[in-house]
Amino acid sequence: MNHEVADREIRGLTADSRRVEPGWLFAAIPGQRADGRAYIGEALQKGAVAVLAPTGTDRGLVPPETPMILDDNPRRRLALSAADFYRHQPRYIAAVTGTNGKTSVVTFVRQMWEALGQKATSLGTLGLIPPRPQAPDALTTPDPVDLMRCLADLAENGFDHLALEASSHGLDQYRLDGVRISAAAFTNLSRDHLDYHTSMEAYLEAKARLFEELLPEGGSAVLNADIPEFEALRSKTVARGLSSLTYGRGGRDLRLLEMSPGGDSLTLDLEVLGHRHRLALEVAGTFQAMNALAALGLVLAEGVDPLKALEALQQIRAVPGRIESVGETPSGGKVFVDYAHTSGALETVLRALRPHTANRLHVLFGCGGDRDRGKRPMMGQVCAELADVVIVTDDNPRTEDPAAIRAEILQAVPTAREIGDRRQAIYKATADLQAGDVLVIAGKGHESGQIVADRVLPFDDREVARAAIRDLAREGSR
Ligand SMILES: CC(=O)N[C@H]1[C@@H](OP(=O)(O)OP(=O)(O)OC[C@H]2O[C@@H](n3ccc(=O)[nH]c3=O)[C@H](O)[C@@H]2O)O[C@H](CO)[C@@H](O)[C@@H]1O[C@H](C)C(=O)N[C@@H](C)C(=O)N[C@H](CCC(=O)O)C(=O)O
Ligand SMILES: Nc1ncnc2c1ncn2[C@@H]1O[C@H](COP(=O)(O)OP(=O)(O)OP(=O)(O)O)[C@@H](O)[C@H]1O
Ligand SMILES: N[C@H](CCC[C@H](N)C(=O)O)C(=O)O
Ligand SMILES: [Mg+2]
Repeated sequence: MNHEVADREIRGLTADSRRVEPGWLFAAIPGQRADGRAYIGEALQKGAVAVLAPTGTDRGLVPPETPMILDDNPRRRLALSAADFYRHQPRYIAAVTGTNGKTSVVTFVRQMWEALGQKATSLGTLGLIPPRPQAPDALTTPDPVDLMRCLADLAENGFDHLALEASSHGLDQYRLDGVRISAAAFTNLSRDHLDYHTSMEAYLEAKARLFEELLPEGGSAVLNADIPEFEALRSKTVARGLSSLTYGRGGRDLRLLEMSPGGDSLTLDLEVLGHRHRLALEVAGTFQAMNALAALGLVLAEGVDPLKALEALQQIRAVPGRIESVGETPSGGKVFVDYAHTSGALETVLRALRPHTANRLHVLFGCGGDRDRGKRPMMGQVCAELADVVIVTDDNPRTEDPAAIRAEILQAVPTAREIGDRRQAIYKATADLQAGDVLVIAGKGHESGQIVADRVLPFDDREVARAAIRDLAREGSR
């Protein structure tokens, strides 16, 4: 695929000098850790034939015969150039933002489309599903060039439906500009990532870009009517003349009337576009009702017949690592793994599990290093209030001192037990369970590694918990 940039044909583009190939455009972008302009020389040496840089960059960094494109917003320009370069995208793209629930919603949307017979994919924290060789790296919302390459690959292979997670970092860094979005949903807002966004207002503003700037005219917004940010988001979409579907207990289009949780299921009474329906969903966790409604809204936004959409909704299944049941100890304690890594998510998951807890509710968690520090005591506080037994352990300490992270949590929950080694903590927590107890191992969900310094050590909460339960059963039978 070739493309003209500033009268010069380019064969590819990247913002990473290490990935430049002959004939490519190099986008020199100042970032948080490095300034891409320091790598212009390296990129030219590797054969870059054009350079994109912020307005004001010294023209002398690039030889006079090499085109240099200056832009006030080079990240956005890169994303738009990548969209132009790769051209093809799935015909119907649904994007989801919000602090919690994005992965669940995109998974449900994909499952619904599959049930409706569409060739569909989802892309986000769990990667690209179903996987393809062109899948981008590990970020929830990938780098724009990787993203556009992936979109073209999907479109060229007949995947015309895509559900995509729009993270606040991704929105703030313009990774999604140039994606042709048909419908966008907002799940909820609670504290996270304030190390990056610095205030809740800036965090919401980054998320609101999806509705204010990225969703084009004719697009549909799917909005949670039960959250404090609803009116502000709704007035932004009204001001732009976008159509909207609202969901939740206060939803106008998709109204949740009643909800009765079973062990691994949910029964919902809904009013969908004015008609009442009762549905049984095979997913656990009352919060998944709201995620299911957001998914229903995104599917309906395309004009799918509501009865067919509701039938498809009944086909959704549990999302890996989100209230995933991993077993029961010989003493009769139930164990779940969940990805809650914010105070809002911990609150939701603990409240969701309480009705299923005949005896004590236990929670085991830690907080990620090199991430929002302010959320640590808040997570401790929520567990102090809503759980009966709390174990504080490590969760991806990255470059920070793990004991210092634990201390920041423990200050809000001094009665918690501190066991740094996550495997030991899981073994201890499962061994302590009695009949009627429930344990939630929170924070890592589907993750398969523990990041310590710059190493990723293999670690999967679900495998460790199953092994711990197996060992207890073996000890018991001796
Ligand atoms: C804070 C953040 O989001 N950083 C992302 C951002 O980095 P940056 O622009 O600040 O880059 P930088 O490292 O300062 O470098 C500046 C520029 O120099 C270039 N460079 C650098 C070195 C070199 O040798 N040559 C070179 O050209 C870099 O490619 C970059 O263009 O752009 C990079 C390229 O796309 C990302 O890899 C990087 O993600 C880092 C690794 C990261 O951890 N991001 C997380 C926080 C993130 O984005 N998470 C969200 C949210 C998840 C959630 O909601 O839970 C996600 O979408 O995954
Ligand atoms: N609608 C919701 N409201 C509150 N909490 C939720 C909701 N949905 C999910 N959660 C909680 O948040 C956790 C993460 O859910 P999920 O992975 O779907 O969200 P996410 O927005 O993709 O998260 P991330 O930003 O880390 O990728 C779940 O394990 C659960 O504890
Ligand atoms: N995408 C989120 C996931 C956090 C999961 C938790 N295990 C942690 O490492 O904090 C982040 O990078 O902030
Ligand atoms: Mg996610």
